[in-house]
Amino acid sequence: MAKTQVYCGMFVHSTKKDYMRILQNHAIGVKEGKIVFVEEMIKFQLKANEKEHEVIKLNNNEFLMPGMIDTHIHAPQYPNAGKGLDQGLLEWLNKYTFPTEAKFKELEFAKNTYRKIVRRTLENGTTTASYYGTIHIDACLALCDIIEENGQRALVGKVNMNANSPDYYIEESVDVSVSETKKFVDEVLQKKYPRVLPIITPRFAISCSQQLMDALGLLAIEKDLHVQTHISETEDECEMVGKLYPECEDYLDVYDKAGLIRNKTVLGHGIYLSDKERKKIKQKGASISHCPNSNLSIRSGIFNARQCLSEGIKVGLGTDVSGGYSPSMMDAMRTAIHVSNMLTIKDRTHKPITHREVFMMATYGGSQALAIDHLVGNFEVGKEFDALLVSLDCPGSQVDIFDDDTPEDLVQKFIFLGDNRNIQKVFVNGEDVLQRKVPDCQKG
Ligand SMILES: O=c1[nH]c(=O)c2nc[nH]c2[nH]1
Ligand SMILES: [Zn+2]
Repeated sequence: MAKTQVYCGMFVHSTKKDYMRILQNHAIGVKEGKIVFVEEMIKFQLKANEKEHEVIKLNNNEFLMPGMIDTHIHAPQYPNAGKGLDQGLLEWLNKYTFPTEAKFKELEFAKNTYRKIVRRTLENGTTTASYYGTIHIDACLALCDIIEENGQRALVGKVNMNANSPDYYIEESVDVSVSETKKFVDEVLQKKYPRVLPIITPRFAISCSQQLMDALGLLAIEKDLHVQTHISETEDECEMVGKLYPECEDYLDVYDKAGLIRNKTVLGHGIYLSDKERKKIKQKGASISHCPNSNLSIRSGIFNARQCLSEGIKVGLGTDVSGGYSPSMMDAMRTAIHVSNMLTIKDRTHKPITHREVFMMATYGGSQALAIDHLVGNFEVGKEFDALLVSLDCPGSQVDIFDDDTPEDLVQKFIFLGDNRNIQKVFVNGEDVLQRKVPDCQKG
């Protein structure tokens, strides 16, 4: 019988009560991918037994944290990461994004790109991602296979768009868009991937007709599926949505009328939401994916994370590659703090979010935002062990430790100064997935 792996040392995670809880001299037992106990080391030592337990001791400059959860990322936009940031959203979509996404008609190109982004996010500690694909069903199915092959956990969406889109990148009709989506969802569910699920992905209200959104809302309800889309990212976009849907009360109402606002719905951005819209989001149990790098890079606006958190809305973080140039959730954490600091600079009564809140949003908050907090997000007994082994004194580390650094200082330094080199192991369901032998993505 396989032994229980027991990690002994320092752990940091978020709980319902604490954005950041640090457990020193503790032991976490992992059996068949799941957390079977979390207890003080002295307590574990009383029952420790060589036949049953494989003990893994962390050193003083190491800790374990939950794997990070990217609640909003466009896998096909990865070739553009770090370029083409000179336009605002609507121009940026037309000039750079749609031409790139249209290339995913070519399956080999799609596979090579998807291998790169899945590997890159995993190396940066993203154990779960909510991916947008393209309108191409074969490429989206290939993305699911590649995620599974690499051992990541994910939601994958075939993008729907049938309006206000270029001729070379648009779905022919509502019927085609819906039937392709059903086919995609059914194929993904039939494959019974242990950790990959489909997510309904109307791109945003500008590129979908009401009829299409109605059909997708029905499908989501019928099959109890997750939903992701964009909302209130820029002022131009909000103005256009107002003109396209004059009969709706506001932007959220466009989606809500279609049945798309559920407790499994994650809304990207939400910078310009009204008090009324935020209230409804909270009431419906939907969530917001805050994508700070993207919001600054394409100059969309400044999201008020403090306000949403204090209102009790579920908020996760997203890289939003490639509006966001970085695929790293560490970058998302740091940038979220800076965005919040900007609000404080403008209004000194604003209380900025700290390393504690961004840590929560990158882990437990992300799991809540994606409605997978019963499975992952923190180190509760019964959850799957998705975790990162962080070392601050590994070769190449950019973090220096001093005698008076507290345990929380170590975590804070990792958030601000750390990078992928400090992420020594990436566990998904208990397995160090960076060790998997997969096709070399650099050859693509
Ligand atoms: O940041 C964004 N990226 C996109 O690809 C997109 N599409 C609609 N709205 C969007 N916003
Ligand atoms: Zn996006």
